[in-house]
Amino acid sequence: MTDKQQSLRYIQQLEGNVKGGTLIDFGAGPTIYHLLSACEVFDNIITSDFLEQNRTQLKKWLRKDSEALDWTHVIKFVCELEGNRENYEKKAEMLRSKVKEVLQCDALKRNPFDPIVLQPADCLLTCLCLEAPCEDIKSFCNVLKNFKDLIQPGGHLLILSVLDATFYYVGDRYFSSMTTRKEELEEAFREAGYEIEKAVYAPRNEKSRMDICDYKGFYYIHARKPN
Ligand SMILES: C[S@@+](CC[C@H](N)C(=O)[O-])C[C@H]1O[C@@H](n2cnc3c(N)ncnc32)[C@H](O)[C@@H]1O
Repeated sequence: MTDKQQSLRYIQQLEGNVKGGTLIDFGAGPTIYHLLSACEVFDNIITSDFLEQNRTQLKKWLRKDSEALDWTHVIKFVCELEGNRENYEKKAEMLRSKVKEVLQCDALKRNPFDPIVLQPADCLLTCLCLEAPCEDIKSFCNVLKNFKDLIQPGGHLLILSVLDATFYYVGDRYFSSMTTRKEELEEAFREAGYEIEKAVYAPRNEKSRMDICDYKGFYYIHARKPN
């Protein structure tokens, strides 16, 4: 299994442990891969990103625009993980029907959806995002604290991201990355006031493209806001 396939498997496992009315997806970029299992267990999904061009891509996929990114191979793979490969078109339709909004978000704002005030959701999911805006573990912890107003008491926070990265490229654009260290990560969740349900760490297996992104591993954390 490739690292990407393994991430999809971990996301499917994490999302298999939660369900509810509303899921907030934070910092989706132009992508939907992380919502393919979630759409089976949540009634409504609010997705979001900081950049307008990413939100535009998301909206293109939602309205089946001919210029939308093609996620077919990823949808087929997730259906296969779920034991239902032949139903990949239904899965895409289900996800489209569950996504109710595509909002702008900014992790560094006290209310990341300002000026919109969202009802607290059953779950907040964020993948490969917080290392972009956060400078260090202190600002990461601060974002986790601000997320608490977006999550109901007893609700879930699911975070998938990378460990020990310092940079990544998108095309020829260089972005710096917060260097998330395993040793300080769980403490940041606890300091922000969450209970950790599950923490999984996995090494990076494919080292061939270290020039594009130098992360060394992945983390998958399922935490809960206390009741
Ligand atoms: C490495 S990309 C990951 C995108 C996507 N979640 C994925 O898994 O491929 C980092 C994302 O963080 C977003 N981002 C950058 N600054 C942000 C901020 N202040 N608040 C929220 N998201 C931000 C970017 O727009 C981008 O979509």
